[in-house]
Amino acid sequence: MATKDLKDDTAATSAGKLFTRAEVEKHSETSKDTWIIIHNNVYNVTSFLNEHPGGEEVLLEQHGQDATEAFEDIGHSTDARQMMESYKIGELVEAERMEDSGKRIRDWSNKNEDSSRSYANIHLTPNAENEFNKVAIVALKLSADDQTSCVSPARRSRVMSMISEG
Ligand code: HEM
Repeated sequence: MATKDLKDDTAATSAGKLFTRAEVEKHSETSKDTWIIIHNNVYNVTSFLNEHPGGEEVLLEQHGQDATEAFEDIGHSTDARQMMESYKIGELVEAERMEDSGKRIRDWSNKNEDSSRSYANIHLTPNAENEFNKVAIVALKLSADDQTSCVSPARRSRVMSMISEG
């Protein structure tokens, strides 16, 4: 029975099993579970698909793959990172881990505010960052009525509320 298989699977791996990338991919091909790799950890997000604020499509697209880059490109919050823990079923075998894993985790608290920052491994000088912010704000304004925008209405209104109209 499918439900029983899913439960058995999760139980067998919750202790922190080691997987190869090929095993994660194969499992995704042969079962209905959605397993994804993020920062060398393996997650079974099957039960999270309906609840994901970013929608199930983006997770299904990463089915069996390494979604580290996509995950970081979105700029997930600390809450999202804590939430992930409950879906973790194991880790990649040591030989297949990515060396730079974790380096791109950003500190959203701004505790260690620096004069320059990195986004997606691109280093921005303070001047470049100012220009970048202006472009981002214009893009947000232009996308306000665009249904195909990749910026969610919630995030857009959060950002817009921080900008005074000029
Ligand atoms: C276990 C893995 C994941 C968890 C727990 C998770 C959780 C969340 C949460 C809580 C949010 C709301 C915004 C925030 O708090 O950051 C979110 C938004 C989002 N997530 Fe994920 N996520 C996961 C994986 C992914 C992956 C792999 C992708 C891309 C392939 C993705 C794409 C998105 C998108 C597009 C949004 C909407 C961003 C926005 O509205 O600005 N997520 N996710």
